[in-house]
Amino acid sequence: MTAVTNYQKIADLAVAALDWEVDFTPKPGLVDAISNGAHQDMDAALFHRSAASLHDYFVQLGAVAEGRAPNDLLREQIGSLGRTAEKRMFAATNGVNTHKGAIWALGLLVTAYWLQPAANSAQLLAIAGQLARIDDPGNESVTKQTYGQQAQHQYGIGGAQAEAQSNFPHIARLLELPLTTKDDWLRALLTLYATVDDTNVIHRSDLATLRFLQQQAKRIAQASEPVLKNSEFAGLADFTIEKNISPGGSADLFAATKFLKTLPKQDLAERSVLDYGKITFQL
Ligand SMILES: CC(C)(COP(=O)(O)OP(=O)(O)OC[C@H]1O[C@@H](n2cnc3c(N)ncnc32)[C@H](O[C@H]2O[C@H](COP(=O)(O)OP(=O)(O)OP(=O)(O)O)[C@@H](O)[C@H]2O)[C@@H]1O)[C@@H](O)C(=O)NCCC(=O)NCCS
Ligand SMILES: Nc1ncnc2[nH]cnc12
Repeated sequence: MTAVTNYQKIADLAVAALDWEVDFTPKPGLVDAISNGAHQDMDAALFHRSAASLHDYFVQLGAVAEGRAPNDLLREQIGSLGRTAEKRMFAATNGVNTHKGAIWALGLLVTAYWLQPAANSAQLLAIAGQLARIDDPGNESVTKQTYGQQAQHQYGIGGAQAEAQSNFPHIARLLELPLTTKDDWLRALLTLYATVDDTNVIHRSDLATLRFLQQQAKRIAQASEPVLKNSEFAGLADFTIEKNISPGGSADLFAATKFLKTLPKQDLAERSVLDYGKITFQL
């Protein structure tokens, strides 16, 4: 049995990735350290409170998953933990949806880590996908229509659930990019804007607006000049405000990518908690 402190250390990494994501600046349309993007009901402090409220959830996932196989019972248990985490998040934010997508994506990845702590990132994405493909008996979207389901019915777009069930292809793609400098991470974020069919953008606007955002983001991501020197970048932020759109799904996948990049590669279970210093990320 692994010491509980290791569950806490992985939970620290998950929460730190969420904190890093909200502080990463600039993120057109999203909340960051200096702008609330296209949001009237959220700011960075709210996101930090929300992230802190999820720490216990990530610890509990470790405790329930360690050493097990991805089977029906485990899927039911983590689904139940995920729904409890959503309730805690809504309590911490007075009912604002800050991290529903992160509870889903990071929850699956933390679980995958504890099933196979020595797995590499690609293997963790595959294990998370395997878990996501198992039916969750408590999934309320069977009875209550979510924005993701609306997008599915209206446009045939899969959203958060399909992303996980297909082994998080957008995260896999980012992991092939250099992710060292601030410009690398900005390009990675824009690559997500350019390729993710974000159901948050769709429900606040329509498919044509999502496609336009994607095209603009792709042009900037593929240009040779640094993103912050690209004159079209400011226009992207203006567009998100004008259309009141927020790529929240991209934000979650961005945080999940950071989490994978910061996981100890292997043998965490054998290492002392003292091996890990205070966790802070440079932007
Ligand atoms: C199975 C679930 C994923 C539910 O699936 P469903 O397809 O029904 O998804 P939704 O409930 O519609 O969306 C879930 C959140 O996923 C993010 N997201 C959206 N598109 C994508 C995508 N293409 N890929 C990945 N992720 C995506 C998104 O979350 C982010 O945006 C939120 C903020 O949005 P915003 O528009 O500002 O606010 P809203 O209140 O939603 O709208 P307004 O009315 O204010 O405009 C923020 O939360 C970000 O995180 C979607 O919100 C799954 O959710 C599920 O079953 N959950 C319960 C069990 C569980 O968690 N299990 C996990 C155990 S490991
Ligand atoms: N920084 C952010 N701004 C808005 N929605 C988000 N969902 C997750 N992170 C977000």
